[in-house]
Amino acid sequence: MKISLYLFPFVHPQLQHVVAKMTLFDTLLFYVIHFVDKFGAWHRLPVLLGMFYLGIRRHLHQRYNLFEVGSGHSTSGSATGRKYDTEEFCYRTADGKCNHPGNHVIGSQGTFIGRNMPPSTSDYGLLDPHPSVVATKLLARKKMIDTGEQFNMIASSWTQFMIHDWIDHLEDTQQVELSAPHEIAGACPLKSFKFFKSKSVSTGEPDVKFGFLNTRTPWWDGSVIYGNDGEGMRKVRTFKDGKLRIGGDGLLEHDDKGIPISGDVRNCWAGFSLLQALFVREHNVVCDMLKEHYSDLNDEKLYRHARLVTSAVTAKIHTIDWTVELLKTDTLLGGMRVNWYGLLGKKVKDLFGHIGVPILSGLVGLRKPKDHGVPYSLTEEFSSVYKMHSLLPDNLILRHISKSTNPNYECPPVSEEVPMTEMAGKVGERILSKIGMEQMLVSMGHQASGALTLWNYPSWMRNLIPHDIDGEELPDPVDMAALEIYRDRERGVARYNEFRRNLLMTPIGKWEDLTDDREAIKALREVYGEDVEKLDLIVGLHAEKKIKGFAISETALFIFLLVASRRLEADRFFTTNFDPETYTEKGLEWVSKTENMKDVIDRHFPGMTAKWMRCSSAFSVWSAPPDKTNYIPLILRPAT
Ligand code: HEM
Repeated sequence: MKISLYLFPFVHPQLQHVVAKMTLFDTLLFYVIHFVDKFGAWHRLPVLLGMFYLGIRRHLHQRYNLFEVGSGHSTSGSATGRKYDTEEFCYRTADGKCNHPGNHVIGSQGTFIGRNMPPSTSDYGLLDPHPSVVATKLLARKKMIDTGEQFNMIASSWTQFMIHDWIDHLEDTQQVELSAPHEIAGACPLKSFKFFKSKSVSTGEPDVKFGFLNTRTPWWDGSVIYGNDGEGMRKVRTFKDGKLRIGGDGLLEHDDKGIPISGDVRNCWAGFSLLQALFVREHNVVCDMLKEHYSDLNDEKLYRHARLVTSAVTAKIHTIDWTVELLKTDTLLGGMRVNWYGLLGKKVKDLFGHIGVPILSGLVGLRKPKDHGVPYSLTEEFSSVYKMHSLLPDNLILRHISKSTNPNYECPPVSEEVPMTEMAGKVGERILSKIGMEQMLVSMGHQASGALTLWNYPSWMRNLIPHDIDGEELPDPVDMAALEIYRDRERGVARYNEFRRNLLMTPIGKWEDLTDDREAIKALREVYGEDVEKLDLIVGLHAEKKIKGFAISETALFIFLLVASRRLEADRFFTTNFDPETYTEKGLEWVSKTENMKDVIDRHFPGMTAKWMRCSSAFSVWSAPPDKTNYIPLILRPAT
């Protein structure tokens, strides 16, 4: 046993094997967070101390929770990547190639999805307990539970908008059929359903023997609107003045089959396609602005610069607006702003640029990208914690927005409720074009999203027709709640307790450690008996008692903490090349001036938020009162 374990014998016994791998210095750091965790206290600490705790955690996760998958395989960057001229490729390529400075393949479409921990070592089978039983007894919505004023439908659509920028598992051609056991079949909308297996690729490695491929580019490169390869990119471009195709009504154009023309059209619905259209418009106005200032730029150059700028705008909104609303505490507000601007804040960064120290000037603008020795990719665990379908309601509530003025803010009245099933796919596109973008945005702004808690998984998703990557309906409906349980097990994602141990978190010993809710404990016992090790990840994340202000679990947060920073610091275009030569002077100014989603909405719909939005962030329910403004220390306060 290592000396450090003698020094700290009171580390939780189930975490000692993790600590045994650490250096003495990291063991000391681990001890600090473990001590704080024992009292469940980090989120109650003063802001700077809370951020210090998260900083230690992030460091430890960077050291012990990044695993490359398939390093020797023919699709991996490590095996086939070559050096290239970074100056020649000073733009985001169509398929994500040529971003890593020394390896042209890393992070491109079709590469392996990485891991934050080894594949699960548990012996439980794929059907233990049966996914349909778990879905029916623990996930299925009984009655819609919403997030109150915290998170609205723009925020939940934004989540999907980001996922479709980052990650999607390649599927096999082989189908699996899942039939609900007799005792539960009557309560399942689908007694049996078929779906394609995830395509498992042998890595030839002893530790991580198999892996899965990402059909999207994992960089924060806006592929959700620009496409994931050359063909996708050509479809969306006009090849004039750098612009992307957009319909005359400001919504996405459609092909002959009624499928929207955009970067990613899989499993789309009207709220998601609305955000695609909004950011296509953003791209196009960036092109106008660039053309006005740099008249010598041709179509290709305008496209490249505008893509960089628009992608950076989405990354910034996600970092300092969306995440802050999702994790509504002073500590996370401070932490996310530090990720972008650093402790010295926006004004200092605008004046002096990046001073070379990430904690002081943020991750964006670092001189060199940093991947902590593991080639960049997104991860299986990241995809699992981002499966937040409980955010979706049963109906979309449409509002009247006919009033010409609204000086003292009055909530727009409800006009009708449309089932979410009708808002999906081609039908949803038709409804959206009737409603129009303005009414849809105001309506989504006023509707709370569902809460990430047990018994809140949308019933309509338990009988869902999925779409393929071309936006075409697949023949077989699926029970998404049961499928999600199956997917984690199929991909070797650790179950809840193993997941926590691997994330240096204290595992639960009994159901009461997870939740105080007696009804939940009873149902958990019914499904898993007393075996807490069996608990599926997604069920644990939904059942976990939430920190005040958090819409997600603390367990999910620690994956976010690691991956959110990595998306910025591993990307050449947010670090070395976040500069005027690559973005243009005016392009960087555009990113700097855009602080949040409200700014983008105001740009395209002047007066909309002044008239219809009472709250501070476009991601919280628009009728909510504004936030107090002075609740964080001066050094971290947003610039006014
Ligand atoms: C109407 C809206 C939506 C529909 C119809 C939909 C449908 C689907 C379907 C069919 C899958 C593939 C399931 C499988 O075969 O494994 C999927 C995957 C996924 N969805 Fe959604 N979804 C919607 C909204 C959202 C939202 C709001 C989120 C929020 C985070 C989300 C996150 C994800 C994630 C993370 C995956 C896994 C992607 C991967 O790694 O392969 N989806 N969704």
